[in-house]
Parts: sequence; C-alpha cells; structure tokens
Amino acid sequence: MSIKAFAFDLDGTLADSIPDLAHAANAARRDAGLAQLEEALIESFVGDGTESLVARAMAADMSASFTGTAAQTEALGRFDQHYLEGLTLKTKLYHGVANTLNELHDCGYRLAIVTNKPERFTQPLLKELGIGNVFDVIVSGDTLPNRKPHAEPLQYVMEKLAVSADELLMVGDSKNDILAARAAGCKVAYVSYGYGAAESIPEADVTLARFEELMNWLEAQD
Ligand SMILES: O=C(O)COP(=O)(O)O
Ligand SMILES: [Mg+2]
Repeated sequence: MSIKAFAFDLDGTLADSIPDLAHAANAARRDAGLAQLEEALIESFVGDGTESLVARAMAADMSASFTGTAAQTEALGRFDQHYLEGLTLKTKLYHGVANTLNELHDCGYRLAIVTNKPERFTQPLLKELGIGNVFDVIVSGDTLPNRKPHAEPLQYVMEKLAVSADELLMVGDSKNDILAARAAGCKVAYVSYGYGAAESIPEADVTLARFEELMNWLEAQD
C-alpha cells in the first residue's frame, strides 16, 4: 500500500520551539521567585504536554508530575500567559519544512498534526508560522482523552482522513512519536535534528537528518 497521508509532530519536528518554551518556563519560575534554568535542561522536559513541562520546570526535576497543587496551577497560568505572548519570538520552522509541506499538499497528500501541545497553543502557533492552512486534521494533546504515545490520536487521524494504517506515515522527533506509530500500526520516520537526543529512541522505519529528505523517502516507496 502506498502512503496517502502524513501525521506530523510539531515541536522538534516542524518547528524549533525550545527557545520560546524555555523563555516562558523561566518567566514562570521568575514569577515564583525561582532561579533561571539552562535551556538544555528545559528541552529535556518537553514532550509530554504542557502540564508536565510546567511541573518539571518548576521542580527542575524530570521525575516531577503535575498533580494540580495550587502552586502548579498558578505556575501553569503564568506559563500560559507568557507563552501565548511570545509563541514565535524565536521559534522558527526547520529548514525545508514550509516548501516540503506545500509540495506534499499540492500533490494531494493529506496532512495532519499530531502534537502533545495543547490546542490553545497549537492553533495560534501554526498560524504565526504561516502553515495553518495545509493541514486537514489537527490533533493536540488535549483534543482526545489520550495523547501520544497512545494510539488514539493516530487512529483519529486515520478515521478523519479515511486512510488505513499502512497508508499513513508518522513523522516525529521523540520516543512518544515512534511508540504512538507502533501502537497504531503505521510506519514512522524519525527526525534526528529534534529533541529526542536525550532519550533512547526505538527503531523507526527511516531516519531523516533533514526534513526535506522525506521527499526522497517517498519517491523510493513505489
Ligand atoms: O508540547 C509537548 O509536550 C511536545 O509537543 P510535540 O508532541 O509537538 O513534540
Ligand atoms: Mg516533538
């Protein structure tokens, strides 16, 4: 079966969003009277959604989880405000992303976003990055009851786009993306330039050092 649709992760795959996530996380820490953290440490906290990022960043500890304490809820509100004020101060699409997405879209492929970022950030971020119009489906971390690495977001995409698992390619930079693709039974491309370096990454079907290599992989399929 040939590929008819793509599901793209957002942070670390389409956009290099760490500087603005780190800026908002550090601003929330400053509001709480805490010292600033290195961007690289905050990068290691990204991937399991905003609540998790805020809990880890406030505790400066990867094993922290969001339990809804008053302090965490306050920090989440502060983070939201700071991040929405500066979604694209430094955030940029990676090289080749805009052209490749437009080319795929023009060729008639169906495109989806499957991110663990909440909807309140995903929609404005895609718009600010100028790629809000190419996606047929956008699944954020709070769109469905379950998020990546669960299969549900990809199953939802397949249903919406009326494609089967072997017609869909997930493209992502983290373990969660690969596990979600495996759980849903679809192929997966791992982009090695993203934020997955600190994790042990399960084997993907293809590894891309640059986003535009996706077109070479696609041409080699038929
Ligand atoms: O915001 C996150 O936790 C990660 O987002 P992603 O799924 O687009 O990488
Ligand atoms: Mg990612």
